[in-house]
Amino acid sequence: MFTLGRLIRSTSTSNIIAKRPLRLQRVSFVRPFTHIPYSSMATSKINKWVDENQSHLIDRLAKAVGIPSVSGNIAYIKDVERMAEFLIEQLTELGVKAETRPVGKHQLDGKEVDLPPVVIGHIGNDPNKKTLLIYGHYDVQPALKEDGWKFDPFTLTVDPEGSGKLYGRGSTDDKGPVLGWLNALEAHKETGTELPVNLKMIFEGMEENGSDGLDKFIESEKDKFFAGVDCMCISDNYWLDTKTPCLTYGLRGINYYEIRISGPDRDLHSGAFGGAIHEPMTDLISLMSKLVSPQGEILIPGVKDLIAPVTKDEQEKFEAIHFEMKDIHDAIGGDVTLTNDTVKTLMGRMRNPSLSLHGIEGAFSAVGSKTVIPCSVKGKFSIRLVPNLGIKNTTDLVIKYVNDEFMKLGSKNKCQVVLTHGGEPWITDPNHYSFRAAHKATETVWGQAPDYTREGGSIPITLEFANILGVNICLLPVGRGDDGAHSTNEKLDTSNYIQGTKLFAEYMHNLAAEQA
Ligand SMILES: NCC(=O)N[C@@H](Cc1c[nH]cn1)C(=O)O
Ligand SMILES: [Zn+2]
Ligand SMILES: [Zn+2]
Repeated sequence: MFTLGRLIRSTSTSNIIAKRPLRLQRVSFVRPFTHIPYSSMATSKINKWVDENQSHLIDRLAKAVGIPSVSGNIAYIKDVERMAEFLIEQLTELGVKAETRPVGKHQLDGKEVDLPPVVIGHIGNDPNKKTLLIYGHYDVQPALKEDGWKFDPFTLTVDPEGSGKLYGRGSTDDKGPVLGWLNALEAHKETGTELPVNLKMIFEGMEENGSDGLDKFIESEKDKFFAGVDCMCISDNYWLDTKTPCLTYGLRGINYYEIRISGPDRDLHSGAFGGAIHEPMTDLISLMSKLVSPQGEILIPGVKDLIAPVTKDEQEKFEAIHFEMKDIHDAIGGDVTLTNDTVKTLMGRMRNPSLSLHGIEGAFSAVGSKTVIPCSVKGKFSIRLVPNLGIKNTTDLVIKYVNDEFMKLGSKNKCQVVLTHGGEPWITDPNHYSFRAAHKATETVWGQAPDYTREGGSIPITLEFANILGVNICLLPVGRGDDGAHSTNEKLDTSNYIQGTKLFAEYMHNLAAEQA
């Protein structure tokens, strides 16, 4: 474990980091489970049902994608609530005891509003069975047709060219995988197959914005709702390529920052005032250009020195991954990789930190030639964190560097650096019975052994689950590396959605059969 804790979102404009105290990982309580033999009869009935009911399952995904549950934007607040209600309805129909729970309030557009509720549910309470906890999120990233989508992002669209791609925001991140679990439950119900495990589930509506409130909820429910959980499975990441399934045992963390520069108290005419004042955008662009080089090198002194050295074992694990440069070129739609070395590329994505510039709030960005001097701007960037590069030590370096560089500009504007949210990196032990169950399920469903990967993206709450509940977490992705999560034209292939549903069913049956 490389954890110290997780940032609690800073809503103030100070640079103070609120951090959870260090907690040692609890050792799971070992229970003598009745050995439940694996039944391929059960899963073949389930697989048949899944194959025969594909259009019904796709229709479920279409309903979910049709709800634009964009978190962190006041305009979509009702849709996020509607999505939680949709899940409750679906789960209840499947025999799950499901409810929404509040997780607190937050500031949105200057207003205090409820955070999206968590959806929790459980089915089965047999002391002779293992208890599996699954997590997913029902919120999505923003999407507008004019960003470059081929189809309306909130209408699930089957590729008219017949590729089987299901386009829509949330199709792969994370509505498809979440519904995969519901599909697997329905397949059990409809085929009269007993669930091989007790299942607990938690779906949140704030993952794309820092999972506010969820850590407190987990802490407060650890001996109530989460009592008795043996292991956990999360499906919220992707294969590396388009053909090799994988199991994931690590995630990069993330620190998200804003550099806020303010000057005059109103926007100004650049003809009238240009040449007479310190312009906030000029300061900001200067600062943002000093964060990362075009070769991807993080320019903040001290950051590189913190990265844990690569071990021989790690190097070998990266060399064993099936990956060609073509995979990433296809996934990004171009040949703009920093290197053509596969291992360096994989390490760049998964085990090294990266700094990305995301955007500037307050800057003029519409069509036309507005000659404005914006009075205040916020530059947004994030750093993906890796072992030894934590929320706090990274933020100390960032704040010092940006403030020092700002001083060098000799500007009379005001500058503030704010960490808006952060999550620590996470790595787990893939030599666990849950990974064994997922490995076998992958071989059965996909006909090949999975690669073992670390994910470049972040699911910051993973570390909280691991620390608070003291359970192993297996990341079991459904979608492919070219799904375009967070991008335009996000999609999930029909085969991944359907096989993913079978994978979850198979995994649960294998889990029941594995010796703990
Ligand atoms: N599928 C996981 C995912 O997309 N996670 C986000 C989490 C995040 C953090 N801040 C904003 N989003 C990611 O970007 O990795
Ligand atoms: Zn996600
Ligand atoms: Zn996401």
